[in-house]
Amino acid sequence: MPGGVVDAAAKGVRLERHAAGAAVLLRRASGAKQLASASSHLLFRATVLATLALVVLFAVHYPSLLSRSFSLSAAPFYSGSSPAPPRRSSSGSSSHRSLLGSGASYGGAAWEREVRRSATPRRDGALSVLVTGAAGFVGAHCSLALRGRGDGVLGLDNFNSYYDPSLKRARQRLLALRGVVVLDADINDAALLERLFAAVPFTHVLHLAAQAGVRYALQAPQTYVASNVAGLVSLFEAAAKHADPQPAVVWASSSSVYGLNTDAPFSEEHRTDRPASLYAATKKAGEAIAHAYNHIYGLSITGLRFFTVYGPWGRPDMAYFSFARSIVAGDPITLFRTADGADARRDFTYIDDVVKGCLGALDTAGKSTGSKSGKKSGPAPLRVYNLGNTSPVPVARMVAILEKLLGKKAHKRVVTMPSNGDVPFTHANVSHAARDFGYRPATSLDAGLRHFVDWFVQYYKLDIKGGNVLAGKTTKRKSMTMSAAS
Ligand SMILES: O=C(O)[C@H]1O[C@H](OP(=O)(O)OP(=O)(O)OC[C@H]2O[C@@H](n3ccc(=O)[nH]c3=O)[C@H](O)[C@@H]2O)[C@H](O)[C@@H](O)[C@H]1O
Repeated sequence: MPGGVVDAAAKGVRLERHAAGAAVLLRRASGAKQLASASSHLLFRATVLATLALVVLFAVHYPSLLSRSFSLSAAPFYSGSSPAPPRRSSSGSSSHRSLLGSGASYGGAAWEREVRRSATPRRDGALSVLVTGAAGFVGAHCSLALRGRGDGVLGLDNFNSYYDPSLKRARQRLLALRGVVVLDADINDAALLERLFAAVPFTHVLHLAAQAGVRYALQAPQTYVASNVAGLVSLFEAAAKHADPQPAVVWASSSSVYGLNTDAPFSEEHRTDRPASLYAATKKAGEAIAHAYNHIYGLSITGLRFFTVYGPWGRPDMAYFSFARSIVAGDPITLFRTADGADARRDFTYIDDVVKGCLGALDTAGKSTGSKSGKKSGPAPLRVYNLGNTSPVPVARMVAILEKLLGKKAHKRVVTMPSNGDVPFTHANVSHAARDFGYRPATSLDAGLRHFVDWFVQYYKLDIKGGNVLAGKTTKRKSMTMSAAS
């Protein structure tokens, strides 16, 4: 073979060897690549599975961290009293909080233990009551009274800013001292309600969470629908479909449902189809909704028509409370007169009397007859009662009592009642409540306002010197007792 050819042949052989070697390398590389690809697939799948498993575990043990928040922490005290646009207080917005400020997460085992402990009755035959609006005025008093007699109580409140949330936090702290947990939660949170009814066999619900205030409905109509209509439905849904056994429900209606009714005293048999305010209309709607849930699901439901409830730890948006503040501050107050020049009159009802009425209604509620399956075994009680004082007092007289107790004159501005949903008078006939659970209001406006002013002076650290109230001076420690429970 010629050299060139040999060279060429030799080159060809070398090239073939290189090619073969390269092919082997390529095959090896491709095998390794396939191996790497297969193992990375496996790794990916394993990672996805492990992540899913972790998410499921997390959701089972800490559902609240994913969906809602609860807190028992306290907000600092502040003195603003005029209604603000309602919103959840900032302290309820964080999604990762401890149940008792002790590091235990809510949701999961620790959360359920606390919920059950609070809701468990302390004596045989006692009730287990879910109280909504428990950090509110009537809710806090009722919760303490129930706990005081050995009933189990679990509270809910959304701590909105309709009025000073620090007052609600102070009530919550007071309840915590007595062993009552108030969860930071909203009645429109259906998943939460479902979870609570799954965790605790409540015998009763005392449903007091609502958007209160007659005149504020002009400013924030939708909040009334959200709390007093949608919230009520949410509560009834949970009680009817997710509780086993179904609890009996006692809830707060209002004297305002009598609206333009002129027959007095107001009796449960009188017309309630002429509400004067949106607030009244939502409460009247609530009574109709209660009828439907009682009829379909066999829920035992009692509506209580409260008449201008007042007293210690009260609502700063109400006239007696805001007037007291204005008198102390030297600010003017506005008194509404009817078009014919008459004073507006209210059947002011003292908180201790209302608490007795609420407990009486709970004790006599009678059982629900439905079950989670949606079937009822027969008719269940459907009741409605007035809880008033039976003796209307002119608002000007209420102001005169406050002036005397505070030792200071009010700067009064008298105007004709604007068209704001107000009604000229209220007056309760309470014979049905007296007959069915011995309700007998026993507190005069003089005595009740004295208790209120005692608390007011202590709570806001006011100093009464020479008959005059001076703001900002501390003479006594802030009282942390409620007359209803102490
Ligand atoms: O029984 C109820 O179902 C309702 O009671 C309460 O409503 P009301 O009876 O309207 O109480 P409240 O505001 O204290 O006004 C009292 C009086 O002061 C007069 N009033 C009021 C304000 C003012 O600036 N001037 C004035 O003269 C006013 O004209 C009135 O005559 C609850 O707030 C409400 O949530 C609901 O529970």
